[in-house]
Amino acid sequence: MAAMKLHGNPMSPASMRVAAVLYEKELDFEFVTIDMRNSEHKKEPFLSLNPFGQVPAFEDGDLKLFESRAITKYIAHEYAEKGTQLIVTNDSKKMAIITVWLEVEAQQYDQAASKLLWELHFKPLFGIPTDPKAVEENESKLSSVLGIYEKRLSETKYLAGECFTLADLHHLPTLHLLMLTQVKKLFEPLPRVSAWVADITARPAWSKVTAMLN
Ligand SMILES: N[C@@H](CCC(=O)N[C@@H](CS)C(=O)NCC(=O)O)C(=O)O
Repeated sequence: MAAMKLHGNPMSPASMRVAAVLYEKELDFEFVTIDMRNSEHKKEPFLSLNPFGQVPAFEDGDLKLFESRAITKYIAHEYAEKGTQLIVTNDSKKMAIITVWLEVEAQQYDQAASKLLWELHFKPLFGIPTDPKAVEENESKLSSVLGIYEKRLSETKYLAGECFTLADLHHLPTLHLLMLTQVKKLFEPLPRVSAWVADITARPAWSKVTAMLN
């Protein structure tokens, strides 16, 4: 039995964020599917893993964690020597740059990306009507963020420098799903952003995650 357990759902971008790190780090883990249609995430035993009733949750031996970005940071540090290097452990300045872009993903990009996914991906799946005003507002917000990414990616190959890091990886689940919606049109006029999306979504570890989605 694998020492690590990821409790999540393949439909959940936050669960897929953690799976992407586990595959990049070539770690053996058990994926425990939480049946969200039957609200398994709102009941025990899941609530003992995350009292907020959201997937994912994660166990590594005695350690129990929730919040996808806290889980990925733990894995990247604890298993720094395994698989792809996603952080920098011996240079505070380089790590600070990665942290800047980790924060940008969470505080700027994801604010608009997750709302657009709710409106354009999840609401149609659940048969809920889309709110065109929310789409318009968040497309405009995302466009501004992507304009800043375009400039950044003309200076460096990846967000935090010349190497793929956890900061790039954190975007993968939402980028992948946004590309299946009308939001794809916001990326088309941006050559650097488009090349970055093509590069990071082509990673073998990400293919393993999309295989779980299918
Ligand atoms: N900030 C959390 C967000 C987790 C989250 O939003 N999970 C969604 C699925 S991606 C969920 O469980 N939604 C059900 C709910 O909120 O009731 C994380 O990154 O882990």
